[in-house]
Amino acid sequence: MNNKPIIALDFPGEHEVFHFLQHFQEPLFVKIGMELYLQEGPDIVRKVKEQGHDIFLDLKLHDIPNTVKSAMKGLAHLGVDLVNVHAAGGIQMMEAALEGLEAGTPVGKKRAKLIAVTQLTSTTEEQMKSEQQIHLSLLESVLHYAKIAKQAQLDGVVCSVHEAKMIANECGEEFLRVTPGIRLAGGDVHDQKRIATPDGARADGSSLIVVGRAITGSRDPLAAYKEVCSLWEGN
Ligand SMILES: O=c1ccn([C@@H]2O[C@H](COP(=O)(O)O)[C@@H](O)[C@H]2O)c(=O)[nH]1
Repeated sequence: MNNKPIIALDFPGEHEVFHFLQHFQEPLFVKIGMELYLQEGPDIVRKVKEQGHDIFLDLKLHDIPNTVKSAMKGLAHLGVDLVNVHAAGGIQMMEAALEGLEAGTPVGKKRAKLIAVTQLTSTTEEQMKSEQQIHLSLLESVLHYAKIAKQAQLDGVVCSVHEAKMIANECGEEFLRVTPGIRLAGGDVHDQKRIATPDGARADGSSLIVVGRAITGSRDPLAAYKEVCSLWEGN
């Protein structure tokens, strides 16, 4: 798994994905989420992988432990690099996810890293308090989810850049902080609430950044990607 910015391939289908990928002549780190996976199924993972890209399969599983375990066992055969669940599913569910992933990973192959979503980057503290009835600060809630993910032996979490440093302090530098909600300065925020720039993410302790519309919605995706890379790498 490389540490390039992860490009979110949030497209309706295979045609749009391969049209987009034509802009790039190098191996990338890409994210396949619900929108694409639910239209194209596991074949899209195999086809993108054939082009040599690292893959984050972002399906955010959240169900009873037995169901998540079986689903992870099936996903393990796809040979992706990173997969995830919702930490709100609980410790038992996260442990079951890990068991399934380990059981399904073919002998001799590296198991995908497993991370847990804490609070979505589209959520504000006010929303969390009123809609989820969690009476902590957003930072405390994210930190709590990170700690139970660590207790379940997961490899890290999805959080916003704003919580990344605190998680590294509490859970250790090697515990991954994968941060979506990345925007170029002055760019459209869309539905995201807890955002940061790629250089802000580097300074504030992200392990990996996820960038979708700032690149996929650009008139020049390659130029936008290069700008994100150079800010992220600090060049
Ligand atoms: O908390 C989360 C978890 C996942 N995402 C996903 O990341 C990308 C972000 O796309 P942008 O276009 O850069 O906003 C998207 O696929 C989300 O499903 C997230 O944003 N926040």
